[in-house]
Amino acid sequence: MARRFDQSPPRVFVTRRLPEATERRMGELFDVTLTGAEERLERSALIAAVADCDVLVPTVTDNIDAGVIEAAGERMKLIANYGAGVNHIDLKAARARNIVVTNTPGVLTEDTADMTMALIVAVPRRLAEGEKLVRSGGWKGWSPGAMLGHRIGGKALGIVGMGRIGRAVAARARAFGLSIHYHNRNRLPAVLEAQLGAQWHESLDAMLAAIDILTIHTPLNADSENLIDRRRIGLLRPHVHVINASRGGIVDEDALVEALEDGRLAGAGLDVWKYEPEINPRLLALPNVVLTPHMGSATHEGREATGDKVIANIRVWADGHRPPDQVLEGWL
Ligand SMILES: NC(=O)C1=CN([C@@H]2O[C@H](COP(=O)(O)OP(=O)(O)OC[C@H]3O[C@@H](n4cnc5c(N)ncnc54)[C@H](O)[C@@H]3O)[C@@H](O)[C@H]2O)C=CC1
Ligand SMILES: O=CC(=O)O
Repeated sequence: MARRFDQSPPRVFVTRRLPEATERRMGELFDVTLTGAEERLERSALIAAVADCDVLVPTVTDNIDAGVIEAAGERMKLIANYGAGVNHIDLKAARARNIVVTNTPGVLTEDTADMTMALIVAVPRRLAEGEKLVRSGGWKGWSPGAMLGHRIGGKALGIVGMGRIGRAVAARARAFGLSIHYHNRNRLPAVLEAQLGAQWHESLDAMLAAIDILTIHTPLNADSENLIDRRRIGLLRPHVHVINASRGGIVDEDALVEALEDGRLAGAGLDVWKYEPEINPRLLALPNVVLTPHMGSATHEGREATGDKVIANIRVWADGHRPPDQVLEGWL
């Protein structure tokens, strides 16, 4: 394939501050505009940017909808997302304009699985409540009946979405003594199921009715939007804890809050939100939830590795080849 940029490097627009090493390397390789922004760009700034660059590097909080894609200039042919999830990008609109989309899978799998496992332990063991009690000065000392939570060893974990992160969570949860149940669009090969000790449930509903802890790891797509809806929340037993470190839109947040308030669910650990960074105030009032600010993949190491992936995708594409992490509609 012919190199796309023989005479001059591609013009790359980056919407947010990225790790120093990533920005430095981008400066060496590309004709790059670094906004250094710590907050989401205004839509008008995004539209101005796509009119005059070859490559857009958004993050998972930028809304790259059909309108933004329509505003793209003729030269813009790659959206190299800094992050794994691409639900904020209109893939159909991108394809219609022959714009390639890439993401950064794999490099944030272990970090996100660690954070998920932390929530799986923190919620039933009331970690946040205990921490608050100590800080408030209200702790009166150890007592046999104080701060009792629920053991996680021996319980059944249900994983919805058994891809990279789901499998990394399964491996961790197994070491904590949980039995692993999963529902995924496709069943895993038998050898992988055996390695993870994971039991497949073709029926999501049947799995929901049989587990003690639910954790969600599908991407947000047309099939998974509101997948854990009011009816399915109703299938969960009252002692169940719900963990979501994938995307807020997969769970009916109102129905979840109501179930938590009414005691129809035991607790929740949430890293992602339907209207980030806005948080439903009713959730803030609940003691039985652990709330984190979309920090599943937030490690120094992971952020740099994500930057390396973005750069690799841009370079391979600029060389005229198919980038390694090209996102194909319908795959996610
Ligand atoms: N909280 C955080 O900071 C982070 C969140 N994420 C989220 O985690 C998601 C998953 O990431 P990976 O595991 O790397 O993706 P992946 O593509 O490796 O795995 C996703 C799995 O979900 C399955 N799936 C898709 N739609 C489904 C549906 N409707 N029903 C059942 N299964 C379905 C797929 O078949 C696949 O096995 C990302 O798309 C992103 O939204 C990713 C990184 C960090
Ligand atoms: O939520 C983070 C991502 O990379 O996706």
